[in-house]
Amino acid sequence: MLIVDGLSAWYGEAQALREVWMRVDEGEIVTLVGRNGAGKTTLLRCLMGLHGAHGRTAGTISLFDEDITGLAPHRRARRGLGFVQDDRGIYASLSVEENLLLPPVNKAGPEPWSLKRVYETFPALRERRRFPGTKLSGGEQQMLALARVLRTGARLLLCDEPTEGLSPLIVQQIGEILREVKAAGVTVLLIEQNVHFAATVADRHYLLAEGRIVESLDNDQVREREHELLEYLGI
Ligand SMILES: Nc1ncnc2c1ncn2[C@@H]1O[C@H](COP(=O)(O)OP(=O)(O)OP(=O)(O)O)[C@@H](O)[C@H]1O
Repeated sequence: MLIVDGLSAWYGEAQALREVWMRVDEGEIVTLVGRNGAGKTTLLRCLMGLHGAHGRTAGTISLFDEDITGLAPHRRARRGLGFVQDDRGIYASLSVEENLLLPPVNKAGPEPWSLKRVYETFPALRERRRFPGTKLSGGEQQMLALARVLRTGARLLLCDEPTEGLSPLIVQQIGEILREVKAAGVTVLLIEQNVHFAATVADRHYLLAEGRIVESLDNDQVREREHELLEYLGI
């Protein structure tokens, strides 16, 4: 589905990504793990086409066998890429339903979700549809942020650390949300520092260090090396 080949990125003269190679297959949940400053957010932003304002990039990105390297973000969105930013981008003064109706539904996109499908998949959002976005719990806000991107027709969600700063109970809820998303046939690439959680929700993991993919790990390897990885990540 997604193949990244030799992707490098710079901020001015400073190189943040160094010939990153990775692939994500349809239906998988894959995590990107790495210390602060390793380049995780930069990588997601490059995939979405959002790095351009900061500096140059090199390498190629292909999605569904099409080279999307030179495409603008909205064109990538039309081809099925969706970016769930770490600030969740929820409008405080709008209700849940207004937040859901806000993004332009991408008719040219592969598979935009109707409101009905959103509410069937996430009944909690239906119950809270008249609530202002900020009255939701952290888990519900994350659900709303994901649902908004699914409304645009995303087939591959790029999630920037959805569990950051949330309590263990809410992290668990986010795990359930991600499993629902996967069951609905959506593929996910997410930044995740909580390797224990990552091994419960994802299929595979890439370890990023100083802008390079240094290891590809399966769940058993993550579980066996959990302590070592947590120490390495400084958690
Ligand atoms: N806007 C920017 N201008 C200059 N350098 C930047 C900018 N954003 C990130 N960097 C640098 O690029 C490198 C990678 O940063 P990035 O934010 O991608 O890492 P990260 O792995 O996502 O870390 P974190 O978890 O702290 O966000 C770091 O050295 C960082 O200082």
